[in-house]
Amino acid sequence: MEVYQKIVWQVPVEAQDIAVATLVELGADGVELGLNANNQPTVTIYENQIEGWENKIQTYTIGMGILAEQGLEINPAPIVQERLESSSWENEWKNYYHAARVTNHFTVVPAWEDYQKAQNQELLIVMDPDQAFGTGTHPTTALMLQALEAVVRGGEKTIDVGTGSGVLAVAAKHLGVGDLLATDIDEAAVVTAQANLDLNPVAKDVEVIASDLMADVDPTWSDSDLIMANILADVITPLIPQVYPLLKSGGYFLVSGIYDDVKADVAQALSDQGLTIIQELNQGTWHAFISQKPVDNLAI
Ligand SMILES: C[S@@+](CC[C@H](N)C(=O)[O-])C[C@H]1O[C@@H](n2cnc3c(N)ncnc32)[C@H](O)[C@@H]1O
Repeated sequence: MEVYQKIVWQVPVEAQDIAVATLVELGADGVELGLNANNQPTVTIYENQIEGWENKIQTYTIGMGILAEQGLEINPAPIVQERLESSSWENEWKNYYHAARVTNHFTVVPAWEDYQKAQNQELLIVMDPDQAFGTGTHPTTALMLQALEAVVRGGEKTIDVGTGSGVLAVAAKHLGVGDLLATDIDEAAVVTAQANLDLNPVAKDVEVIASDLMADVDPTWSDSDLIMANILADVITPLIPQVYPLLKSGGYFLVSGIYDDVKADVAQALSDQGLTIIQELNQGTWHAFISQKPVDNLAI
């Protein structure tokens, strides 16, 4: 039986994005936004109680303390810290995760919910995110789903870097991309993604591998039409030069997970590599870019 620590901080709505970004950057998986019994906004994480968990929780608390020092109204001391066994963790998770229409086309549906489509054209992504990031409802995922809706025309050879729960891979297949490779540095995410792909018949032919950025991506995946990555900026930056040679001329590189303060740096890194930003998408303080490799001008 696995044991988790549930840790809850009280965080005002206007500071939630930065709190989530900070916790994810410090290593938290699956940050949950919610309300406490007094209807005050909260941020919750679940930390697997394995070796080193106490240090990790201390690191998160220090991170929240730094945000408080910067003037955000965050109490760095958690308002709840409790031990959960895996069965109670699963029930906690299911209590707050319900079907959600995240874009015009996509509704993310928990695997345990019996959901009826409201309209025929609604595309369902069935997910049991377990501990992997990607319930579909986080703004960074929603922005990437919108970017996919904007660029996919059908048949694209596609790579999903940092697939997490596999949510974007399922969405891309719904929109009609061709061969798709999904990767993640985290072996547990690879297992979760595979299980979720199996829940969505449209994504049954997606290949999932463990890889740090493009390190273990087979060269057969060069000449890709579309590469997407919803990862924090400090991971996107080293990814850009690895993506470029794998992209076909005219191919798209979609990036999300970009917080306000690093937006200009990521834009600069894309353009330094020779990628053209053709569209920017925003949700609150989160940003995504649709960038494109220039089309070769063939000499006649
Ligand atoms: C923000 S989550 C995105 C999950 C999902 N694609 C989504 O959009 O909801 C980022 C994912 O990238 C993975 N990741 C982080 N660093 C990575 C790296 N160097 N190479 C590959 N994946 C990485 C994490 O394990 C995590 O699953």
